[in-house]
Amino acid sequence: MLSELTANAVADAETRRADRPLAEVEAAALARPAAIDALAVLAPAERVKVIAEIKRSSPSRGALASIDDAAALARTYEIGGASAISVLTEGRKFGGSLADLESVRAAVSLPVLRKDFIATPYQVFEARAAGADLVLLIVAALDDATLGELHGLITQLGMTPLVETHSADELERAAQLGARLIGVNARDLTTFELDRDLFGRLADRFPEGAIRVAESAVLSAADVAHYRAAGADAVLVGEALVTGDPIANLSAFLAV
Ligand SMILES: O=C(O)c1ccccc1NCC(=O)[C@H](O)[C@H](O)COP(=O)(O)O
Repeated sequence: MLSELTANAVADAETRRADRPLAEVEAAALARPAAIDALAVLAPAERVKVIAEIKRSSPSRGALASIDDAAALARTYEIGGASAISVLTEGRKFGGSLADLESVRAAVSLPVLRKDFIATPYQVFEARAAGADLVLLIVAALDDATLGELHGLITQLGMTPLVETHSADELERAAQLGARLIGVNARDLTTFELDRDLFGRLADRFPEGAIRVAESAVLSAADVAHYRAAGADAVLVGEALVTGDPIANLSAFLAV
């Protein structure tokens, strides 16, 4: 499933590229004001931080929420105390778009993550052109050479790579890369199984100084407390926020 999602995302980017060549997207990326320093915003603190996701649907759960106005939801997240906004820009399975990312960027002053299946420099330039401050890199989807190239490009453009892992080997690859913001996704992106204990099992393998993000499977404050007790600096939450009351849920999560 992950390789299919990645191949589709790359194919869709190539289709967009036919209308908007690389040089044009690169110029738009370079014309953007500087990205927000997400490492500073997500740095370890006394309280856990929340990266709040705009998520309409997903391969594992199908339709989750009808979100007509991504910018309005992002503003609600900001008011509720989120530290960053994750915008799923994949269209086929998640119902997202780069237009969502652009509208969210214009609506909030928080760092904004492009959450997608990124495998080419074109997609990275698209992210910056749309105003992203962070870009997701999924270690399982990329070979080391591509991972290194994209990590370098994201950093060069002033953005922060969020390097996502799901095993000790992948965490080691993230460490070798020099990643400073690393996620452990509780969701196996091939089987969709959720393992809330995976973060805790991998927590002492994070490189010194890296910011630790626990991704997925937060449905309650108890789940946030579970991740926090295992050493998470931040949690990335989608479903619970788009299906429940975002303000009440953020308030409960941030009180952990
Ligand atoms: O959510 C899915 O079904 C999914 C399937 C395949 C690849 C990625 C997928 N989701 C992306 C994410 O990692 C989550 O949207 C994110 O971590 C939030 O998860 P949750 O809070 O469990 O909605």
